[in-house]
Amino acid sequence: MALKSFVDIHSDSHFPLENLPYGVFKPNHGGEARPGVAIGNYVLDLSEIASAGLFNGPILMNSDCFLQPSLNKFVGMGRPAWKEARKTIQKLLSSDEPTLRDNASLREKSLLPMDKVQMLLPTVIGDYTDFFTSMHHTKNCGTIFRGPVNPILPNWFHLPVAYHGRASSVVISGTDIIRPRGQGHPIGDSPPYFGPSLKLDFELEMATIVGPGNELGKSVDVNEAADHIFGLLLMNDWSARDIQAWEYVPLGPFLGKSFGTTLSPWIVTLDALEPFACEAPKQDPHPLPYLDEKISKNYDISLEVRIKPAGQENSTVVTRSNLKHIYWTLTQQLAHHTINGCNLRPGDLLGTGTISGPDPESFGCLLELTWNGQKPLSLNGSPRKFLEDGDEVIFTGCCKVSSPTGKLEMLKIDGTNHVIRLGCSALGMVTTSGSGHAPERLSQHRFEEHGAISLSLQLLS
Ligand SMILES: O=C(O)/C=C/C(=O)CC(=O)CC(=O)O
Ligand SMILES: [Ca+2]
Ligand SMILES: [Mg+2]
Repeated sequence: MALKSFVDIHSDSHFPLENLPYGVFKPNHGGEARPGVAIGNYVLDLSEIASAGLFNGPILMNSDCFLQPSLNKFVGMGRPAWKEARKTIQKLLSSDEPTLRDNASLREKSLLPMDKVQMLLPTVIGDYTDFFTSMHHTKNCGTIFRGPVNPILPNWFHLPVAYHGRASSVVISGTDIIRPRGQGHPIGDSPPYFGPSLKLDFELEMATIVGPGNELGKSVDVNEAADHIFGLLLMNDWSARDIQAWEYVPLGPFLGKSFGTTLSPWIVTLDALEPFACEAPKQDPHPLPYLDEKISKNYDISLEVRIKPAGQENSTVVTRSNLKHIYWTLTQQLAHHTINGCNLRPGDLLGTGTISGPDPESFGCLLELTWNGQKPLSLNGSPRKFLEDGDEVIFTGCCKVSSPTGKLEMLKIDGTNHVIRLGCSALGMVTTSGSGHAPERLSQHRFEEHGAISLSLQLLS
């Protein structure tokens, strides 16, 4: 039986009582940023619940972790605190518990309709790292950027490859993104292009929010790494492929990635995702002992990306993938990150890397889906290579299974039918800026090819 709440939750809701993802919000009517939990179409204000003394378990009773403008303090407290909070919140929201159900004034203060709040970044992100853990994405990028001979470099099967990202430009879904300018890869003998990126892309990713960190100099054991993972959210690592292809040798991604990374607002906890855990892919060669985990787990999370071009009413699905396709697990990523003694801190962000599946319909970015623009996609009849002005990019994640008939069904676990969706993320809209001026030093041939417009990218909620 699904758990039942006194809050009216539509059967299709992203946020049943089994999910309870955490975020940070500001009420539209005013007030400071505070932590909340999503339930149906409502946000439960945890600062109000804490102020009412309803977190009465031994760990949270006297804690001010929910009276903070971010979740850093709470996520840093670790799994016993997370479990206690989940138990308290699940009980408070259940249909047979009168404490909140029958307290009209507290209900009014603490249960706010989602459309009456503004979501903010859930944690202060000290550091952001992006991994490269889908073998399919790695192979496709290798082929496109470096050619078909040995597209996957030998180190990839021995360690989770990553680069250090830029935390300052990580933004919440709905934030404007400006199309980056930079140097693009030259064509033939011509000088490098300079101007607004002509190959703007999304990258379908999920990301870990780090819970308790580790001390500088002390690494995290891979078998204990799950206790350092608070939860997951959706992430769009916006990427400018023309800038990336020119600048990345030999130090890796830089300005082609650092102009913006979008996060979904709700962190779904590993506790909520546990029913959807699945076996991780077999690793060959066998990993070194520090990456060799007793239980090697992925999560079966269906992911979808849609693009809604400007002026069109409907969005078009451009890919369907699944988190289970990643080769290196979340726990291996975290353990590897700390093996040299590097300290992670509560609230840090670890992107999985682009989540491409094996089939062309499951590739996680336009670079792969259009094979670097050579095979345009059809968006409701119009051909599309990369992101254009007015495009809206929408990510969704959902835990569910496909039946043999191809119909999507909710996963049945222990007789329970429930579905956990991760909420939408990364709604992007590209608009033409008013100026229409060609930036100086723009390489003429490339510029003419694409029309003399200055471009900008915006995200809409
Ligand atoms: O193959 C390359 O040179 C780089 C590929 C990427 O785009 C790096 C990245 O962001 C990792 C990822 O998303 O998987
Ligand atoms: Ca990436
Ligand atoms: Mg990016």
